[in-house]
Amino acid sequence: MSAHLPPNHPPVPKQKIGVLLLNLGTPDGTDYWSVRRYLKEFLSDPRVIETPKWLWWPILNFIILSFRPQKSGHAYAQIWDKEKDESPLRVITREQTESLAQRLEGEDIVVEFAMRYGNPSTRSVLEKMQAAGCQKILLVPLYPQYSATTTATANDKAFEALKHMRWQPAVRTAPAYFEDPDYIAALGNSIRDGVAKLDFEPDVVITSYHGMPVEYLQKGDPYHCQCFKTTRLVREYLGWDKDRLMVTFQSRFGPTEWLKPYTDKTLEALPGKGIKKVAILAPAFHADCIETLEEIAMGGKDTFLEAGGDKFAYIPCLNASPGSMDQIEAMVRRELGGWL
Ligand SMILES: C=CC1=C(C)c2cc3[nH]c(cc4nc(cc5[nH]c(cc1n2)c(C)c5CCC(=O)O)C(CCC(=O)O)=C4C)c(C)c3C=C
Ligand SMILES: [Fe+2]
Ligand SMILES: [Fe+2]
Repeated sequence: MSAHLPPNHPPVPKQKIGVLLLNLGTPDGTDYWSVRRYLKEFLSDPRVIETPKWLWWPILNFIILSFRPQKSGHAYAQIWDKEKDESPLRVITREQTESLAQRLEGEDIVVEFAMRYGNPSTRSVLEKMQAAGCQKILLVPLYPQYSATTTATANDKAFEALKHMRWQPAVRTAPAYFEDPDYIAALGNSIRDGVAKLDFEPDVVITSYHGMPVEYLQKGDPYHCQCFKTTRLVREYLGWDKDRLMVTFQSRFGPTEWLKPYTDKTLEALPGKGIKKVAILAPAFHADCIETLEEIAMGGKDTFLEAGGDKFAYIPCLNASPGSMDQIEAMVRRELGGWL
């Protein structure tokens, strides 16, 4: 390329297409300051916490950030990938990225991942992709169900990065995939295989979605409906009765009312209703993380067994399994239509 350029002309890289997988983010370590830095960035996002800034700032800085980093750091320490010295969310997101890159090899596509909060930052990765010649970039927020608190803020961060670029790439965003038949099949197969491996037959299987304040639903966030639709479609895919696959919402934060039924309250109540064997999975997460591994697989199990349950099994997220990667690859190829 540069052979034909006049002297003093800046180098022009070969044109490529970029695919950027976006996820939430995670701390760099389990120590107080690493977790505090991450939580401060996360909980300062007005898409996540809609409380007016003048009220939220002192609550966050004087109360939450004094205590929560220690508590969360302890939780992260229990699930930390010690071999890689990294949080599972980042390890798995990297595996997904590498697997997708392999599947798209030979097409002049650059595949990267970035986080909304923490590292690698969305801006740094977009700048790297732009410098590598990506003049067209597909953003893929890895959240099956759309929410302003996740999908929208991930895209906002990417568009904010474009503001600083002289030569901006063309950008597309992939839609939420809560009803994508490939996603439903991947989830349905993972439930069927996960249940088949157990040494017991669950009375019910719980699909536990990350929660959000009810107020966000009332203001128009479609997340709630998309969660219920995912579970209905998976139930139909499996050909199961209505009562065999339940919906609950987990990870409550703060004193306001969140989407119901709550996962922890449900796990506490089920044994009293004669439901003593459960399997549970978390379809709103495409990668296992603190909210699935510590809160559900560990905490949820304790809650259920202490309430009188007999058997509890956690079915992992889709992660970088072949079924998951088949779905991500098909979605990316579809959304790249006309560019490839
Ligand atoms: C405070 C409000 C929150 C809303 C609304 C919310 C929505 C939401 N989050 C996810 C996915 C993830 N959340 C994760 C962690 C996490 N989430 C909140 C708060 C809200 N999330 C907090 C305070 C935390 C940190 C946990 C802690 O430190 O105690 C993660 C895990 C990150 C990791 O490092 O492992 C994910 C993923 C979805 C899908 C969602 C949708 C409504
Ligand atoms: Fe969250
Ligand atoms: Fe709804």
